[in-house]
Amino acid sequence: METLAMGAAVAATGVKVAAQPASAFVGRSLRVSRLSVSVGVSAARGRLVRIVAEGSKTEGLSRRAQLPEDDGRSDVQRPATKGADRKMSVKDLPVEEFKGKTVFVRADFNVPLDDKRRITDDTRIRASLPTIQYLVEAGAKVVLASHLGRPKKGPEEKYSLKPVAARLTELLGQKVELAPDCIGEEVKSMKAALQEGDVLLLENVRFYKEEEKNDVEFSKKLSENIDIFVNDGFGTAHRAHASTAGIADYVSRRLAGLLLEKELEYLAGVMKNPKKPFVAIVGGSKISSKITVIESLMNVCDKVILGGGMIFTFFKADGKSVGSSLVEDDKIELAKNLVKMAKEKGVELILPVDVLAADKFAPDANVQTCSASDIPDGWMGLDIGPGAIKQFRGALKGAETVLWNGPMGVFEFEAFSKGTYAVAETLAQLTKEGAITVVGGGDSVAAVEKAGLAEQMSHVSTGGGASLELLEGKVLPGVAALDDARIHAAGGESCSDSQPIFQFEGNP
Ligand SMILES: Nc1ncnc2c1ncn2[C@@H]1O[C@H](COP(=O)(O)OP(=O)(O)O)[C@@H](O)[C@H]1O
Ligand SMILES: O=C(OP(=O)(O)O)[C@H](O)COP(=O)(O)O
Repeated sequence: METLAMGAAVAATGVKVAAQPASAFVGRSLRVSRLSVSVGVSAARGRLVRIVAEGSKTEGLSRRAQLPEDDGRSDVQRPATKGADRKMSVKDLPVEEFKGKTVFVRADFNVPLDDKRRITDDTRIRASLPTIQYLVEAGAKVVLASHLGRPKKGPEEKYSLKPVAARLTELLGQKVELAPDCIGEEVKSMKAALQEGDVLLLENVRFYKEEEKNDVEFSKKLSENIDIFVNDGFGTAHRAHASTAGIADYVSRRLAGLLLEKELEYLAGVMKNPKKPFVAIVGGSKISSKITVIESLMNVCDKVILGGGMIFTFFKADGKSVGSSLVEDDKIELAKNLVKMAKEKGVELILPVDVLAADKFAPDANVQTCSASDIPDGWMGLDIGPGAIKQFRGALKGAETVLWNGPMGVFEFEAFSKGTYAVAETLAQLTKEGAITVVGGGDSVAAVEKAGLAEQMSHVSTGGGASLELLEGKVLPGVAALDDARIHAAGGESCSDSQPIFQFEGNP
């Protein structure tokens, strides 16, 4: 039977189309208002159903859409993009449509740099190449955008994407010019001067505070001279920023890049039905963005292991002395609640029994092993201790699925790298034993690469926070902003389903 599955959307209006044959809609106009629309297409394969969408969140954009032909890839092959959730990827658009178009590609080139600003791990840059090469070969004019670090004071040389432009030039085998800015007249002219197959890298979008505020005017400026938006920055897809989401309102198409698509497919597949026992390991230094995920992790995981800079807020919450270790005081109450919640839920929330403490934040610091409850004043915990390494190995024994984000210590300094490498080795062993092991995050991946163990993980993800938020079941804003594969235009305009506002028109 041919049916259009408009589930929730239809339920909300009371317009019953779910049971209508698809043929009933052929040639008809549909208008749906203020709804989230899910349209199944496989049963209506080969048929065109025109949907006129009005009053969308994008003022002034006329949005005509047609259901595409089934692309032949089954939902089983594409678990993350199953059914109506599937977003249009660059491969879903006929390749000729890119020719001569200026395509804005949001990548995540937030790569680790050493003190001489040399890239220490280029995984994220290499991971972006398939999309860039695809667009270059299709004859697009490629405009790349990214952030690097968290600049707070406008443009700063240390956050410039200059090293990334140089690395891209080497890897692509063609000149990738770095624009002096990401918006403005000069950048506009540089975009206009691009030839088919050229690649231009914009300077760090976070040099403007408007980027993180998802400012409308800034989004419009980013979209100047741009035809198509491609989001390939999985690592930043959990941010609702101007270059990851806002810009989508001012272009004619919004597509997933090949990396974003691949990450979503893999991670949603794993997370949907994780083999148990499922263990999450969370470390690193982005405490405020990641501590909030722990509650959700406890709903799906059997154990949550904490390491890195994350632990001292928990220790302080428990009344322990943490010296000058990294602590976020405004998260102490949350940490207390999480410990309580873990007990109530019967989930093991595992904190290290000991840490390596340093007398300064430096590779040549004096080091001592301290019990977790006893870090002296003036000393800071920079790695988990030898007791914790054994403890974590024990906790991981028998795990069938492991998701790891955030190094266990300041692995960039050899003296504080043992905890991180020990976890990487344990995961490599678990992979050999048949477990699914996923490592995500710029620095976590750098650590696993440095240890020479990346190949021994089931999946190395370019996103840490993004993969954790996917695991929470959240819709990532950088994904929500993209066109739904099931509703896209054949003729130059399309509709995003991030806040679709449709209304049925006519009577089928
Ligand atoms: N105990 C600690 N104190 C301070 N920084 C830490 C500590 N443990 C780990 N880090 C730092 O955390 C950083 C990575 O954190 P984060 O960005 O959250 O991870 P990822 O990039 O893998 O998502 C690393 O640069 C590491 O030096
Ligand atoms: O490195 C990143 O995230 P990750 O450390 O969670 O992998 C992304 O580039 C996002 O950076 P942000 O956390 O400063 O928004």
